[in-house]
Amino acid sequence: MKMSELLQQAVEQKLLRALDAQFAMMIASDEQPAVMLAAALVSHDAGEGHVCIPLSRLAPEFCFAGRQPDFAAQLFALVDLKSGWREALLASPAVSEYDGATPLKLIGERLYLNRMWQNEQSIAQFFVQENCAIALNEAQVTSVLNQLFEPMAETDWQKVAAAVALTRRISVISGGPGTGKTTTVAKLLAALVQLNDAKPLRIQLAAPTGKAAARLTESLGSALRRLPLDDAQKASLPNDACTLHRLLGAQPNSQRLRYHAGNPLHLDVLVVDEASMVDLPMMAKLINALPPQARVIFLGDRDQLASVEAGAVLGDICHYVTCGYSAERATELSQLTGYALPAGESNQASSLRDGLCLLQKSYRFDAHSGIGQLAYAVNASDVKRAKSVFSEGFSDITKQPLRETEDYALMIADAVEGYRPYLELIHQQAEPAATLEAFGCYQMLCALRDGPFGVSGLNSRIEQALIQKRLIERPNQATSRWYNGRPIMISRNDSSLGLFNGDIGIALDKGEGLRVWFPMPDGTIKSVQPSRLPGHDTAYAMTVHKSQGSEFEHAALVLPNQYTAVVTRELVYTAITRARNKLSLYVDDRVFEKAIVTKTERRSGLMESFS
Ligand SMILES: Nc1ncnc2c1ncn2[C@@H]1O[C@H](COP(=O)(O)OP(=O)(O)OP(=O)(O)O)[C@@H](O)[C@H]1O
Repeated sequence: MKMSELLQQAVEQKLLRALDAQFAMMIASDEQPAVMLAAALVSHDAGEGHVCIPLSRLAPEFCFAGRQPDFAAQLFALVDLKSGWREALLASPAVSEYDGATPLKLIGERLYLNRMWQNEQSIAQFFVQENCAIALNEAQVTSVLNQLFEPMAETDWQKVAAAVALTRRISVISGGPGTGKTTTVAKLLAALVQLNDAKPLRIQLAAPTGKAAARLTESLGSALRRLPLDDAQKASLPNDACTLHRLLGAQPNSQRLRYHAGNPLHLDVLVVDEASMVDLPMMAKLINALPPQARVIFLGDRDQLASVEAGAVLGDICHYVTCGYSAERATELSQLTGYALPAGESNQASSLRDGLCLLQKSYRFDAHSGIGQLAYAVNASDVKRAKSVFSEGFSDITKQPLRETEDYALMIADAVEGYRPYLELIHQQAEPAATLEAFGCYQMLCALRDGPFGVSGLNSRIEQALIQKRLIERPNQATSRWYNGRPIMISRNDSSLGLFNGDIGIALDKGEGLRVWFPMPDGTIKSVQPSRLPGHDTAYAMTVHKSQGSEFEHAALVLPNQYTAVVTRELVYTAITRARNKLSLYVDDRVFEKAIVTKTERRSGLMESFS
């Protein structure tokens, strides 16, 4: 059998996407089975979030994550490698090393799709070569920082982070929930405004999703209001954040962006929140659209799940955050903040390291918070500690088993109670704003899309239970999924409507028939006819991936009762940290424990490019 026929079979068995096989057949003929197979696998891996594939993983045991080993062996049996992968690949006109505009790039021992390599290169260059120091009057900076930050006995890392960002063109502040990222950026912006009194700065705020942008608008707004600034200074601070798509000028029905290298953004300072959600292609587009002198401050939590699309840019950058500052930088920051900062021993990637800061003290979760303790234990992959957190009687976390059918029924009954206050508001015909706020109080999160433990199964079971309890009405027509109160989540961007992947809306009849109401990042609410909506799903249950950038008073996490590879430490940590005041876990202990010792792997060459 030929390679092209086997790849078609792989598509039929859902081991590859049709796109992967088509790409491979475009790149190589059946006379070059090695190149064809490598092209299919690098494309497949890009779809799984990996930026490249190391040549060492071009082997049957790594193929299709170990599913179908016999089929993988059959594929590799067709590949006759006389002198190894490198030679076989470079013999093809479709593959080149550093120079050459070929569809595939072989860089060292890593094989890339060309556009992934280009993106990775521009990101590495941006963070390393363009990350220049910004010279400011040291006495002025010290005085402004001292005015904004109270003196502390131990090192105030928020003050250090502000000093880092004031004196570098590009900075990254990473920290878990409640560690003061927003508070720090508010003070940093206040400092920038005070230090640039002569010329008003053009400051913009952005986040990857509408929900995250709305949260940034609210939290930064309230942090800024608490700061001692005069009216003129306040006027130069931004009032709201937008999505990255909107910032870059995404156009309806087009891949083209209004802002790019030829038409850069009009701004002096950009703050990007929830940077862990920014994937490699989006980061490359953002960098491309920045004017040469603009400052950029990225905020995020390096321990959260990586972006849905390829790459783990924040994670790769923050790999260097624990290496410490270069000696020169440590001295500079010590002088600016008044705290003794020892230099790190590493010589690697110092221009990148000198723009990073990690905030570790949480002001939201204290020692009495089970959520905080559990998040800490999971992040440290500490199974023993995680187990003991459940036995210490914290009132904000519960864990229930998911073994029997009754366990599942109890979990659905809990979800009904979780959504009851919101559905009661619908019966009372409350305003859309209040209804949307009430919906944000409880959220069921899961790891999978399909099956009884995934979005589709949970949504339909919860809807059935809500109909039984008469909390919602069955849709009028058998073909319709719409009813008063149906919560939905957008799954495809539509810039003409201003709706983006992850936005949540609620169907309400306010006298004009059912319309779906959405909160906008600027605090307004807009409604859209259901028939005009882009792709969407019911939102009683959503994946943890989609919940990134959102927080809920009460979050409930459901893991499948059998372990699958997507259930990782980062997924569990992200889910736990979505909960503000209460967390319910519905998990099988073995699955939970395996998850927290399994780290998400994202293959890329970014970390190496920094060094
Ligand atoms: N240095 C501090 N001293 C006392 N309270 C603080 C300090 N820094 C932050 N806080 C408080 O802790 C809470 C969380 O702070 P903030 O919103 O800045 O954190 P964050 O890291 O941005 O959180 P999130 O991850 O939710 O976006 C806020 O109520 C804030 O007022």
